Amino acid sequence: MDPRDCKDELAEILITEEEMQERLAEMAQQISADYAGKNLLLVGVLKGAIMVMADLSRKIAIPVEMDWMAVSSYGSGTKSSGVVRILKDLDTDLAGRHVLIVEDIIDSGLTLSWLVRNLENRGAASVKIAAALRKKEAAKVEVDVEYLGFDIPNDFVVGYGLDYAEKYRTLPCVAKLSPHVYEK
Ligand SMILES: O=P(O)(O)OC[C@H]1O[C@H](OP(=O)(O)OP(=O)(O)O)[C@H](O)[C@@H]1O
Ligand code: HPA
Ligand SMILES: [Mg+2]
Repeated sequence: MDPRDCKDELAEILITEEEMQERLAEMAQQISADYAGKNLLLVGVLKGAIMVMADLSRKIAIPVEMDWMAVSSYGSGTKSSGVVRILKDLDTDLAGRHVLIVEDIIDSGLTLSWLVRNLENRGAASVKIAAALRKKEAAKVEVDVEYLGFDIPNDFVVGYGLDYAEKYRTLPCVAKLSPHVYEK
């Protein structure tokens, strides 16, 4: 979807498609160097992480495996409920595995702090995070992120996998949603 096709619903483009792809290439280069010789498992968090998983994984120069989890704390609203539910679990046994969680956004941090602990408790050799976006001012818990795309302001954003009521995920950029869209 081209951002021009829904420009009345977007307040501002924060990260263009080009900026995102360039930053992901840098992150992938670092990941390739850091995990060289290791058997890396990328764990994507559905559904928001689909775009960053697709783009980041293809820029990583070493062989990787991929698995998916679905956890949800937002439902269809714009605020985290704070309650994390597993909607779909991994197929992979994590014992001894080097795991890199791939996420679209760290907002309150509640989802990832819960997920890191959950995966560590399954006996992974290491559990680290790669996230495209982080809202630093929204943190309710601190999350250590090893590979970060961009820090963004504390506004509700859409695009690049991020939705509002399941819409806008296919925008290639990250944009601030106009409040009139969710206040009506
Ligand atoms: O740091 P937090 O405040 O916990 O927020 C981050 C999480 O919220 C979003 O998922 P959501 O629950 O909206 O599911 P979705 O990816 O299917 O849209 C996003 O994709 C992250 O997983
Ligand atoms: O800003 C956001 N936009 C969409 N989904 C989200 N999930 C957490 N934060 C956000
Ligand atoms: Mg969502």
